This record gives sequence, C-alpha cells and structure tokens, in this order.
Amino acid sequence: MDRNNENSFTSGIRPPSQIPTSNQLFEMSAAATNARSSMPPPQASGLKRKTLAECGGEPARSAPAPPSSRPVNSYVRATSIAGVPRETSFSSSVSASRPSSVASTRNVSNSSYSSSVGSGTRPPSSQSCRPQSAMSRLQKPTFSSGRPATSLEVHEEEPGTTQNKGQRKAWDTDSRLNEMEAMYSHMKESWHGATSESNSLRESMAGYKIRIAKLEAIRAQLTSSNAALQNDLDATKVQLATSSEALDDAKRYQGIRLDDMQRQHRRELDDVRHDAETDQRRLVREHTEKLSDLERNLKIALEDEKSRHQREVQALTNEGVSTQQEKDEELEKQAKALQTLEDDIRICRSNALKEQDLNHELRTKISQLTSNIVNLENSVQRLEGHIHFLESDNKSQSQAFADLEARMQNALRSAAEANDKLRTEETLRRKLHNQVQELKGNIRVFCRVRPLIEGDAADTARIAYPDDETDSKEVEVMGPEEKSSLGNVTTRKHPFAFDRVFGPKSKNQDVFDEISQLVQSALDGYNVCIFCYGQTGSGKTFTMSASDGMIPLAVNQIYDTAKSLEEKGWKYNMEGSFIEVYNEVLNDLLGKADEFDKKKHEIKHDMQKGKTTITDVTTVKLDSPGKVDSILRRAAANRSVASTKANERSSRSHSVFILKLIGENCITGEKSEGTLNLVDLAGSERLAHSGATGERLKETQSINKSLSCLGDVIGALGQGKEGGHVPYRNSKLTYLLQNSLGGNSKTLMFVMISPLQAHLSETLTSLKFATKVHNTHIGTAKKQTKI
Ligand SMILES: Nc1ncnc2c1ncn2[C@@H]1O[C@H](COP(=O)(O)OP(=O)(O)OP(=O)(O)O)[C@@H](O)[C@H]1O
Repeated sequence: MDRNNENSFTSGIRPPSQIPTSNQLFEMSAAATNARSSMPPPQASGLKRKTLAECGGEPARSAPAPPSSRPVNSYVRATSIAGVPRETSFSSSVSASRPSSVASTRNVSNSSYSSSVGSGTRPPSSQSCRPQSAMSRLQKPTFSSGRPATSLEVHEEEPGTTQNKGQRKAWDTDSRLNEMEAMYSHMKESWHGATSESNSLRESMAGYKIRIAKLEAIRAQLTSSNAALQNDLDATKVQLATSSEALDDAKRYQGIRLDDMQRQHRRELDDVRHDAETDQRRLVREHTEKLSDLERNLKIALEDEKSRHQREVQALTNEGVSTQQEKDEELEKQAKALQTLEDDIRICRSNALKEQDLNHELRTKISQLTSNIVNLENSVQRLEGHIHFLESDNKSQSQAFADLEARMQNALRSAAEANDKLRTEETLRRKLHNQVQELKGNIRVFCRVRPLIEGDAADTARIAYPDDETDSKEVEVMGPEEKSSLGNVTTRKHPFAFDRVFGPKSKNQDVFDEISQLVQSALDGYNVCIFCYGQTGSGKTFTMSASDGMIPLAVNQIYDTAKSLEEKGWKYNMEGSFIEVYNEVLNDLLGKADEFDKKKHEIKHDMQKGKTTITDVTTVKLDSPGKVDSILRRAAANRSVASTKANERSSRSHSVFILKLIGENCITGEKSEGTLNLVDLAGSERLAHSGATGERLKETQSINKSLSCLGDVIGALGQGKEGGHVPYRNSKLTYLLQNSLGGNSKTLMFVMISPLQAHLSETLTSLKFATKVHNTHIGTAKKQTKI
C-alpha cells in the first residue's frame, strides 16, 4: 500500500526534464520538479489543510498528469502549480499543526461522508474548475521575495546575457540542489507522515465504511422492519376499519333489535293493556249485570214478599171474617140452645110444681145443664176472646196505615209550609240584601294597586297600606319631591280612604269576593254597574276580562245561583252583549269587525220599565258558564282586528259587558229583571301628559270628555235632588248606562293604580277623582273624606 502511495505520489510529479542530472539530483528530480521554486517551505506554509472530501474523493481524478518530456514553460508551470496545491496542501495539512487528532478524525469522517455522497456529482476536472488553492495564492509573495531564478527561468532569459549565465548557473545549481535536497528530505518525511496518516485515514475510512455498511444493514433492517410495521399498521387499520364497521353493524343491528324489542314490548304492553281493559270492561259489565240481576231479583223478591204479605193480610182478614161468622153462627146456635134450655127450664119449673117427684131429676138435669152452660159460656168467652184478638190485629194494621198516611199528609203540609216560608224568606232576603247594599252605599269605590310586572322600571312609587291587617280601606302615597323657596326638599304624604283597598298581592278572586254581593243584587233584579277606572296599563283589563277576572267570575256565580234558585221556583234567562264606545261611536264587539265605526247602533231607553236596548247589537244567550270565554275571545279578536299599529284599541275605548238577567218564579209568579254592566274604561291619562296629536288627540279628547261626563253624572246623582238634572246625554257612555246609574241601581268603581314612580302624577290624579266619587252618596249617607 505504501508502495502504491509512493508510486502514485511519484508518478504524480513531473520530472524536471531541463535540469542537469547528477546522482543526487536523480533521486531528487521528481521532488525537485515537483517542489516548485515558488513552493514555500512546509514550516512557513500557512496553507489550509486539504478537506477530507478532497482527500477521500479526489485521488483518482486529481492525480497529476504523467511526467512529460515537454519543456516546462510558464504555462506548464502554472498548470503544475495549479495542480500542486493538492499535494502541497496535502503535505502542508500533514505538517500543519492541527490542534488534535480528534479534529482531524472528525474531518476525515466528514470527508468520507462527502466523498460517499458527492463523488458522483463532482465535476470531472477539478484541476481546472476548482478554485485556486491556498498554495497558489501564496506563490506570489514567494516570487516577489527576490529568490534566485530557477533554471527554468534561465531558459527563458534573453540571449545577450550569456556572460553571467555560467556564474549564476553554478550558484543556482548548488543552492538549488541543497535546497532541493533539504526539501526532498523534508518532503520525504512529510510523505511518510502523510502516508502513515493516509493509511490511518484509510483504515479509519475502511472502519467507517464497515460502520456505514453496518449502519446501512441496520437501516435496511429498520426499513424492512418499518415496512413490516407499516404493513402491520395497515393491516391493523384495515382490521380496525373492519372492526368499526362490524361494531357499527352490531350497533345498527342492536338498535334495530332494540327498536323491535321496544315495538314488541309496546305491542305486548298494548295487548296486555287492551286485555286488561277488555277484562275490566267485561268484569264491570258482568258486575253490572250481576248487580242488575241482583237488583231485579231483589225487586222481584220484594214484590213477591209484598204480595205475599198482602195475601197473608187478606187471608188473615178473610179468616177473621169467616171465623167471626162461624162464631156468630155458633153463638146464635148456642143462644138458640140456651133459649131452648131456658124454655125447658121454664117447662120444667112449671112442671115442677106439677111434678115434685121429678124435682130431683130435674135439679140434677138443671145442674148438668148449668155446668153445660158454664162450659158453653167459657167456650163462648174463649171464642169471643179469639174474635176480639183477630179483630184487634186487623185494627192495629189498619191503624198503622192510617198513622202513616196522616204523617205523610203532615209532612207534605209542613213541606208546603216550609216552601212557602222559604219563598217568603227569599223575598225577604232580597229585600234585606238590597237594604244591606243600600246601607253600604249605592256607589262604592274600591282601589287596586297592580303588582310590578316584567318590563316595569325598578323605580317604584312609595305606596303604603296603613290598615292592611285590619280594614284594608286606606292607602298612602308619597308625593313627588318639592323644593321650598329656602331650598328644603320635602315630600308630602297623600292619604286616601275607600270602601276597600287591594294591594299588589291581591288576587282577582279576592276582589270578586267583595263584589259578589253586587252580582247577587243584579240577580235579584237591580241594575248594577261596575267600572274600572285608571291610566293605561294599570290593570283594568286584567281585573275585568282575565280568565279569572270579574266578567267570567260574575257569570259563573250568576249561573250557579240561578241553578240553586230553580228549586225555589225561579227560572232565569241570561243574555250577554259586549259594546265598545270609541270616539263617541258605539260598536258591537260580538258583531263583525269590519262593521266597526260604520254600522250605526242607537241607544233606546224605556223609562217606564227602566230598560235600555241597543239597536242591531248581537246578544248571546248564556246557557252555560263556558259561553263567557267565547264571548271574551270574540270581543278581543274584533278589537285587535280593528286596532291599528299605532293604536292599541283597548286602551283608547270603553268596553261595556252587558248582562241581562230576567227571572220568573213559576210558583209565586214573581218577576225580576236586573242588568249587570261591567265597564272597562279607556286609559285616563291626561291630555297634557299624553302629548297626542291628530287622530290620537281626537281619541284622547273623546276619552277625557266621556270620563269627565261620568264624573259629572256621578256628581249630579250625589246631589240627590229629586227631579234634578243629571247630564246623562253628554256622552255616549253615560247615556248608555243611564238606567244603571242612579235610582236604586248599584255602582262600584275600581280605581286602578300603577306601582311605578314614573306614573305617580297620574296615580295621584286618579286617586283624587276616585275620592270625589267616593264622597258622592246616592241614596244613603256615607262618610266624607277630604282630598
Ligand atoms: N293584579 C295584577 N296581577 C298581575 N298582573 C297584572 C295585574 N294587573 C295588571 N297586570 C298586568 O299588567 C299589564 C297591564 O294590565 P292591563 O292591560 O290590564 O292594563 P289596562 O289598564 O287595562 O291597560 P289598557 O288601558 O291599555 O287596556 C298586563 O300585562 C297585565 O297582565
């Protein structure tokens, strides 16, 4: 191997063909030729060590050209110089003081890698393409150092310089030889070093190659195991997919089975239920049949028993009669025999005088006959006792029947008396009820504060109920803050008192309990008017028309009471109509919505009978309590159809539910005709506050007018002047209610209050208006309250 290296080294250097040969020189010629004059001594060489890639990958390609006999010209030199650096660099890398062999080894390894990777891609001629090595870069300073010219240079000199040629040649040759020798020896050393290093590098390269081979083998092994694993993975994936498909199938199958089972279970359940129901029905049927059989049998047995009893009674009666006849006959016979005996005694006595001898015999006969008579008398007595017994049994039964008859007659008489009394008492109750109502006041005012509802502002007015626990007649409202001229802020307390105050917790049923007596008055034949007054949103419609509002509850009560009065002879006919007063025009809320504000309805009063009728208005017969719901729904639907976007019709019109109650007592012939008016007034907000214009202004004016007319009518009624003018005609509402306001009719006004601070001003206005109404007394004296 060394030899080879040496050879390759030697063969890589071009022999200096022009240099004169000597023994010494012979050996050195290759080195001398190779060691360019410009080559710096190894020590001075600062050349870069050749990279491992260059070392490992290039020898074959970078091998210098074979020695040539061609004269070395400047071109050749330059080329050889360009080629030398590889060797120089190699030698210098060998001599270069690398810090450690570890670094060197590392580089070798890198090189081997680069060689294995890049050898195929390297350009074929690295000599010409590779950048100039460090050696070639270092040539220049060497030339410029004034080193004596080489023999090569001598050849190139000009012919006129022949004189100096001999001297220079001699000097040049010696020094050159010395230099070459030194260089050669040095090169040799370097060569050996390099060779050994190259060997070690080759060894390590071989090691690395083995390692690479091993690694390759491992890699191949790993690749194959990887491929196997991949296959396994693929197989597992396939298996997984198959399993999940199978699982899905199983799930589906289980789901279907579950559905089937559920269906079957349901079916079975239905069957069982059906069977059970059938069984139950059958059992019930059987039971009913058995019961009816039993009942029938019992009835038959009872009938049999009754007839048997009657037959027995008849038989006993017949027997008694026949026995009595027999006894009578026997008695008659015995009486006849007695008569005969007595005749005989008389004959005997007359003959006794005549025949004293026969006295004894006769006396004996007489005593015999006497004993016979006693016997006969005893038997007669016995028979008489028997007859008496038979006669008394018959009598007691007849007596019991007679007693029963008498008792029944008595009961019927007392029932008739009780009914009479009841009817009288019902009439009295009506009278007393009316008196109680009149004592309570023919116009009453209730106040109701609605609770906070969803969407209400949190700022509530300060409203107190001082007698909440006792009478529930008072309500106190804290007024708005007022600033005095001195800047003091005060709030005034506004106390109000009414016939009843309902707080926010009250329910419609609580409110109805208080007004149910007025509803009773309507059934008793009085006209009753119940108003709901208050600003928009204060709870008027909720109180009147909610499913548990006054209208449905009143109708239910009327229906129940009418039913209970039937046994007292009263029969009631109930009719309902629903009227709307909008902009001083009457509309039929149970009619057609498209006829609203078009169809004319007139109000007609029969002042004699105190009856009011409205032309062309729909009247619904209230023959069941459920009817009222359909009436309320129809009215609400008509109102919503008639309302526009900007106009919530229910707030802007009055609605009057008119219930006519006509009763007749078929026993006493009494008649009653009462009317219950349940009025949901339009929102009472003041014109100034509403800020309305146009159509709304007209509405608001009309509402305000009718509300103030209502106040005027109540005020005029309150003055109680006989024949005094009451301005009913000033508004459609008061005219409609003419017969239900004043006189002996009963009026109740609800003042509805919002709990919000924002509505405080309207609240106070409403409460003041209600106080005015409360202070009005129609018919009876009532407590006055200051506003
Ligand atoms: N006592 C109450 N309990 C519960 N909610 C109530 C009560 N009073 C009123 N409300 C609710 O307050 C709201 C307004 O009430 P409602 O419509 O009855 O007022 P209104 O005075 O009739 O108004 P409008 O004049 O517009 O007809 C409604 O949502 C209603 O359900």
